Parts: sequence; C-alpha cells; structure tokens
Amino acid sequence: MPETSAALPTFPLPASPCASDDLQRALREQQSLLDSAAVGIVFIRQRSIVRCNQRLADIFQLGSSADAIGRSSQLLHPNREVFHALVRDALPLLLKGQSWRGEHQMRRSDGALFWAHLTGRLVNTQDSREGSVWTVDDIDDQQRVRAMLATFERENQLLFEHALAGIVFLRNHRLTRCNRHFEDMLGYGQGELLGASSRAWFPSDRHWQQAGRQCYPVLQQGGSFEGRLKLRAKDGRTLVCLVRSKALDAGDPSLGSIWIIVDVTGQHQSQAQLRQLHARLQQQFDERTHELNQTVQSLQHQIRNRQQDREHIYHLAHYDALTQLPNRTLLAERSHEAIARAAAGGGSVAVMFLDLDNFKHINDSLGHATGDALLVEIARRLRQTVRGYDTVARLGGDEFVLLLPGASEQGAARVAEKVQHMLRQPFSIDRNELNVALSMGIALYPQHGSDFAALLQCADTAMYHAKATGRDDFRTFTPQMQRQASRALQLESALRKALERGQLSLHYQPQITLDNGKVSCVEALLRWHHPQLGDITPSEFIPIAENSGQILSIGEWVIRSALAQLRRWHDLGLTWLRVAVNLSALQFRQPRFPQLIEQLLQECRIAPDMLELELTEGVAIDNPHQAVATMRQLHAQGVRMSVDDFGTGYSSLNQLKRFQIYKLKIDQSFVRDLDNDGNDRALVSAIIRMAQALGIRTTAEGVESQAQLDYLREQGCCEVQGYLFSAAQPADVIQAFLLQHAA
Ligand SMILES: Nc1nc2c(ncn2[C@@H]2O[C@@H]3COP(=O)(O)O[C@H]4[C@@H](O)[C@H](n5cnc6c(=O)[nH]c(N)nc65)O[C@@H]4COP(=O)(O)O[C@H]3[C@H]2O)c(=O)[nH]1
Repeated sequence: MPETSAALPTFPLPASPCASDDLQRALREQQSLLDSAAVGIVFIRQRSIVRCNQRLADIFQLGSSADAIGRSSQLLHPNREVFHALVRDALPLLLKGQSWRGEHQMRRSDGALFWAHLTGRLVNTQDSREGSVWTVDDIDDQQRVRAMLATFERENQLLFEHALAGIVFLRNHRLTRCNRHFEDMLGYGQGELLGASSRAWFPSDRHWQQAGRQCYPVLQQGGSFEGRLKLRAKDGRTLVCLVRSKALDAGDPSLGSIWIIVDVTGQHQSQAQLRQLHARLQQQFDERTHELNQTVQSLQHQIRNRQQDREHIYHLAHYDALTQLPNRTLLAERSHEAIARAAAGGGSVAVMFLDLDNFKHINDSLGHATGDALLVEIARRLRQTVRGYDTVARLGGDEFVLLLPGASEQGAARVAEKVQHMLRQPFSIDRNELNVALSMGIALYPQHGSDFAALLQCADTAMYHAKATGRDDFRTFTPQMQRQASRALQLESALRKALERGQLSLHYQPQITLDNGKVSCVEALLRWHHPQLGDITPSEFIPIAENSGQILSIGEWVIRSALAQLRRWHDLGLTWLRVAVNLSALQFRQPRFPQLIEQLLQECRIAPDMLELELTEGVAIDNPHQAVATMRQLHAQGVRMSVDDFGTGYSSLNQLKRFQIYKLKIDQSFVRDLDNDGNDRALVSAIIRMAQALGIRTTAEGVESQAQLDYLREQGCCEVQGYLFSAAQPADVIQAFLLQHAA
C-alpha cells in the first residue's frame, strides 16, 4: 500500500451515552464486517496502519489485527523503491477520487515476498491526509497456479506445434484445430483445413464412413480408438496412418474429439518391401534348401555308391569271384588275427590245404562251366562242413584252404575226415554225376610255423605228400616233409645246370621177346649223377623236372641221345634193335611234338618204327581229344606208342583202341607178386588177353624171377623186361649184352 500524504479515514466517535452505545454497536458491526471479509483490509494514515482486519494481519503474519496497528505501511512492501513506485503510480488516480487496482508484490513480516491484488481508495479525495483504505487479496497461490498454467499452456503449445504426429481436434466431424504437422502431412497450407470436414482427408466416402463406424462407437464409450487408416493427401496421394483418437468428453459428444495421426506410409511400404523381401528370401531359402536337399541327397547317393564301390572293391579284393569264398588276401588277414589270438591265449590254429584230385580232367572233359559249377558246389559243401568261425578260402583253380582257429591236430584230422566224407557224396552237375576226391595237407600253429605264409607252405607240402602218396587222403605236416620239400627245391635248382654240366646220362634196359629170346628193344632210362648229391633216382627228379617244366628240354635231350645211341648200335649192325623212351605228359602235350620227333628221327637217320614212345595213362587225361590227335599223327608217321605202367591209371579198353597203342607195359607192381597173389595173376592174365584181343602187344616190367617169367610166357605175354635179364646199364655195358644176345 502506498504511503500517501492523505490520512486514512477515522471512525466518528459517539457524542452521548446513547450515541455511544450506538457507536459501540456500529464499531462492533464494522469490526465483524472487517473480520468476516475474505480479503485483508487496512486503513493507513500518515504511512502507518491505523486499523486492519484479522485477515490482513494473517496475510502479513503480523499476529492479531491489534498488533498491526501503528506499524509502518512501508514495511508491507519489499523495499522503499517498490513502495515509492506504487505511490507514484496510484496517487494521481486516488486523488481523482478513483480506486487504484493492481497486482503488486508485497512482503510478509518474515521477509517473504508474495503477490497481492491491491485496491486502494482515499477516504477523502479532498483531503488525502485522512488516509486511505486498501484491500489486499493474497493471490500468490493463484499467481503460482497461473504461472504453472501458462507454462503448461506453453508446453502444450510447443508439443502441439512440434509434435511429430498430426494432432487434430474435430467437432461434428469438422476440424476445429490442428497442428502444422497435420497440414504438412496432407500437403495443406496453414489454416487451410480449419472448419473442413474430415471427409477431406479420406480417399473416398466409403473409407470415411468405414473409419467413422470403426472409431465413434469406441469414443462414445469413453475408450480410445487405435488403428491403421488410409488417408488421402491434398494431391491425392494415399497415406497409411496410425490413428489414435479419443472423445474430449465421452459424455458430451458435442465437445468433439482429438485425433493423433502418424504417417506410417514409409514404414508401411518398408514393411511391405520387407515382407516382399522376406518372401523372396524365404523363396530363395526354400529354393536353396531344396537345392541343398537335392545336393545332400545326391551326395548321400554318391556316398552310398562310393560305399558300395568300396564294398565292391573290398569284396573283389578279398573274395573269390566264382565261389564268393574269401581269397588269399582275406585268408591271410584272418590267419594273422587267428594266430595273434592263439599267441595271446596259448591256443592253436590249423591251416588245411585242399587240392582236388584230377580236377583238370573234369574241366577238360566236361567243360569249364561244369568245372566251375562243381567248384561252387564244393565251396558250398565245405562251408557247411566247418563251423561258423572257421574260414573256407579259395586260392584259385582247384585249391581251397580251411583256416580252423583253435583246432588241434586231432581236431583238424577230424575236419579232414568230415570233408572226405562230404565229398564222397556224388555231385550232380548238369545231369552229370561226378565223384570228387581231394588231397589235404594240415599244418598247425605253433608247431609248424609262426605266421600264415609258413603255415600255408607247410600245409601245401603236406598236401603234396598226400597227393604223392596215393591221393584222396590227408597228411599232417612233418619236418621230414619239409626236408623233402627243401631237397626238392635243392634238386630243382641243381637240375637246371645238370644238362649243361653233363651230369645226365642214359642207361638202357633190354626188353626180351619171349618167342625167340632176343633183345628186340632197349628202354632208355635217365640217370643223374651230381658231384655232391651223388646219384639221384629218376623217380625223385623226374617229378621235379615235370613240375618245374625242365622236363621239356631234358626230354628232348633224352630222345636225341637215345636215337643217337641207336644210330651207333645200328651202325654196329644191331639193325633190328629199337629204342623205347619215356615221355612225360607235358612233353606229349607240346603242340609241335610230332614234328619234333620227326626232326629228331631225321637227324639220327632212324626209321620211325624203331622208336617206341612210352606214355603213361595220364597223358590222355588232360585233353583226350588232343592226345588222340597227337597219337594219330605219330602213328601215321610210323612211330610206335606203348602205355607204360598199365593197370595203375585210368585207361579204358575203348581208349586203348582209339589211342592207336602198339604195346601195353604191364606195371611191375602186378608182376612183383605174381608168385603169391592170385589177384595179380588174374589181372595180368586178363590184361594180356585183352591186349591180344585188341591186337596190342604186351611187355611185362620188373621181371625178376623165373617163376614170373614162366607165368608170363604161359599167359602169352610178348616181351619181358627186368633184373632177371639185366638191370638198366650204361650204353657200353648194355652194348656187350646186346652183342652177346645177338649172336
Ligand atoms: N624193382 C625192379 N625195378 C626194375 C626192374 N627192371 C627195371 N626196373 C626199373 O623200373 C623202372 C622202369 O621204368 P619206368 O616204369 O618207365 O619208370 C621210370 C620212368 O617212369 C621214369 N623215367 C626214367 N627215365 C625217364 C625219362 O627219360 N623220361 C621220363 N619221362 N621218365 C623217365 O622213372 C621211372 C623209374 O625209372 P628207374 O628208376 O630207372 O626204374 C626203371 C627200372 O630201373 C626189376 O626187375 N625190378
């Protein structure tokens, strides 16, 4: 309140007791009026508070209204300058008798400033000294609220203007207010949309109505609508917007609604592109997955094929193609394993070498298909004969091997017997009933060898012995066999040099014709004297020469030497003398054998009928057709052929006829026991008679006694040969014998 020069009005004092009562009452009434006022009221005179109500004392924190009286009015203001400014402002108006009104900052007694609404008036405009009366309304709270409201309003306005969303107020579907963002969004100028119908920013009536149907029911229920709507810009572009709206007052639709609109067209397009991209990616992914699956499948297929190839290659490398039995490689692997197990556990292993007897004969006579079928059937039977953990392997040809882990010598022998028994049952192949025999050799770990190769070698040696000693049998390896095998190797090697080193020679044994007692023929028998090994019998080295193929060169040397010797004897006048030469089957099977004989005969100038070729019955076994052809050719050349060791082999009478045989040589095994054995006598007698019937001559071998000679003569045997007359002797010795008997 300004300090005016005018005094505040004073209340008139009562003039009489009666008047005093009235005055007192009026004063009380005035005081209660003042106290009941909601604003502070103060009378100021001479810049001092004369009177005030309690409200004023409260506003300025002056205690009771009575405490305020007498205080300087200037203290109610923040400072002297503010006070004087108010005075300067208010006084002219007050003096004109008007009220001064204004908002002014005041000061409470504790120094706190506050805003008040002041109204002042002079009590007496004629005389300002009577003072002035002021109402003080504390509007500090209002002022604060107003300031807050103003801030709030400013903030709202800022939000409204700078929001990144369009904000629209609609009333009755018409735009009452919107921000710039909304106008910009739709391409309208500022204020252009004011009062426009909301239809303006929808693409069509249908869109507009549909939006209304979606939104308004929600708004009317006090809810807020939230959704995606298609709007249209001024230039016709379609926008996709996220829209959120709410009624300003759900109870009073006429107040309208607020809409907050965000353009998400870009986002929408991005999402659409994203969806397309995703779909494309998905498609590519599916395609790649499909390709991948196909690749995987193809890879799996390739892997399977490779696996199959590997298995196939493994099978080819480890199994025999014909019989599907393990081959040598797999046999070796399994043998190593079996030997290793036996070595670790102190057990044994048996290796059994099987070789069919005369399989070649079956192959040649019935064809390879039959031979193969027989091998397959034998393989099947062998497999059936042994146990599951035993191995039946085929090494090739007619050679099989059984690997019997854990088998002892007795066990292996038992298996060999079972195999023999099993093979004795005839085989029925291609309508042929075939009987098969085989020779078997057994070797045992650890007795005979410590590895597969050694055991197989031993089993092979034992099998060879079984074959050499009669076939269709089995033998268990012995060191003796090994020695023999070693010797065979030694002899084979020594034999290669025997010819060139002149270690071979021929002895001759005479054959005497029983009719006249004369020597009609000499048999050339090969002798080998080795400087270190001594004399080696032909029975020992001929098989070695045959097995090593050396018999071809040796045999040719024998024939040439025998014919050369005969030439010398003929030249000595023994012109009737013939020479007999032993032939191996291998020599006989040489394709140009007849030509060789012809050439040798010519070389030595010997007539073909002076040469006798002694063949064993076996020559015809391998290839009877070729044998017959060769014999026919030799026969046509005039060469004579005899069958050596007749009776021990397989010749049939029919074959003898076809073979163009000139002579049968009765084997010495029959002759040997002629004295004691009735059977042999009957047999020898039958052979002689049969030969006579066929017009074939007979020579008995190994005649050692007079009794044998007598019997043979009695039976009509043509010739004899044996120690009774002469053993085989060197040419010079036999020459004396010949000359003596020729005389
Ligand atoms: N116990 C006994 N033996 C008698 C008697 N008379 C002759 N021998 C023997 O009986 C064998 C007869 O010959 P081989 O049956 O052809 O049997 C021959 C023949 O198969 C074969 N051999 C001999 N030389 C040749 C040859 O040059 N070439 C071929 N391929 N084999 C030959 O060797 C076999 C054995 O010949 P060698 O040891 O010379 O034995 C000869 C002969 O010495 C006798 O009264 N008693």
